[in-house]
Amino acid sequence: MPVITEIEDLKRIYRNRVPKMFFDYCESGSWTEQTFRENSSDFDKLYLRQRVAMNMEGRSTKSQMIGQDVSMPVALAPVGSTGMQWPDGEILACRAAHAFGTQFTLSTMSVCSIEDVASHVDKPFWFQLYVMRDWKFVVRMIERAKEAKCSALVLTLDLQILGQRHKDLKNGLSVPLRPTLSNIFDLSTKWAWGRAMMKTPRRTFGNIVGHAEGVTDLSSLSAWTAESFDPRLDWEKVKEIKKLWGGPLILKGILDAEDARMALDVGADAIVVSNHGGRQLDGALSSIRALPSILDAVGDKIEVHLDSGIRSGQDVLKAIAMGAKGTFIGRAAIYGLGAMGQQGVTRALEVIHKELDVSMALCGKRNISELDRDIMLIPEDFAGKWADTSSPAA
Ligand SMILES: Cc1cc2nc3c(=O)[nH]c(=O)nc-3n(C[C@H](O)[C@H](O)[C@H](O)COP(=O)(O)O)c2cc1C
Ligand SMILES: O=C(O)C(=O)c1ccccc1
Repeated sequence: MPVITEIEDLKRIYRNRVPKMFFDYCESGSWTEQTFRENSSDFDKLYLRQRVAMNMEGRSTKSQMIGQDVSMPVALAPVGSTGMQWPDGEILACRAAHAFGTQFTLSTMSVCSIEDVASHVDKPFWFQLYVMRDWKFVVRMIERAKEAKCSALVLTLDLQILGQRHKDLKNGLSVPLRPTLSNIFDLSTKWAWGRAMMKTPRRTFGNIVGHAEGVTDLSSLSAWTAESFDPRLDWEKVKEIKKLWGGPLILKGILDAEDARMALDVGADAIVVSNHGGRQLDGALSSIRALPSILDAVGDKIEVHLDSGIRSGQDVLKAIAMGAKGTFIGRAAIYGLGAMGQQGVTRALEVIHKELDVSMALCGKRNISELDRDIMLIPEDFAGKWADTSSPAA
């Protein structure tokens, strides 16, 4: 059993274990990957304030996200095709999150269907919805989320069209996996993965089969997304979805103060400041840089969460200190899952928890609720300004 002390360890094992095209699919940002890189490197521009002799005994990372208790303010972000990285990946990741005392978000684009996951876990999870052209599918999916007793709906707004990821196109990523020349070779070198996957043959997208056309014959993810996702999504539809759902609603993919105000107007319970892990608009601000202006606009009226770029407990600490109520991890959990299944997701959460706890202590804080901007040095130019408006960009 390898010694795992940081998320990077899980990433290395994951990379060696899965076919290249699946690693690339997870790791890629769009186009030049500027936003993908800055999601992480912008965290490094924030400095933490070391304090001493502040009595660090009796610490807790417990918090709440949308009023639900969490053992630390880190939930699992929705990740499409998770079950492609490890058989039953969605079920295992959900179990790991629940056992750790935090939340799991099931993607619309998951391999295991919502019913599958619900019947294999014993606590409610969150469901992430994509808005398809087929409105009947959307309505039915919301009903299924209710039937599965999901405790929040996470509506993703930043992917009605796919940001281009060069590697996926070059690797010929198609779902279900078709043996292109490059991955025949790769698969043969990763026989362990192939064997594991064969033990649990599953359909590609468990939620969608039978509800959308063409899903079993994808030429490419982007072509299929363009065909199936609704480009006419607007705030009226968001309102309709809120009404149909009737439960806690989280709007994901907000990166601008104006959109945050719209989210507030439609009555969402929370927003996730996110650029989809740098997979959509390349050249967009990193999430951590976009966060301050969004907090200024709506921070006292709606719960604000953040994802994109979190690879450590220090990153979580900085996001919370900046003012986010909670965070989500996407890739960090998938590295763990792809490396070691459920155990790997648990390990990812443990690593981040320990980093968060120790760093909090070294900042002289004992509770999540005590964290604020006073523990950080924020460079003056961290907050920029959009050229054509008076509102701050960050
Ligand atoms: C492989 C992969 C698939 C994703 N699929 C979805 C998805 O189906 N739905 C969604 O709302 N977000 C999806 N996301 C975005 C994540 O929910 C999250 O916003 C992002 O991963 C956060 O960045 P991080 O990976 O740096 O933590 C996906 C991200 C990755 C890496
Ligand atoms: O890859 C993604 O980021 C994503 O959200 C997605 C979109 C369409 C199908 C599967 C996943």
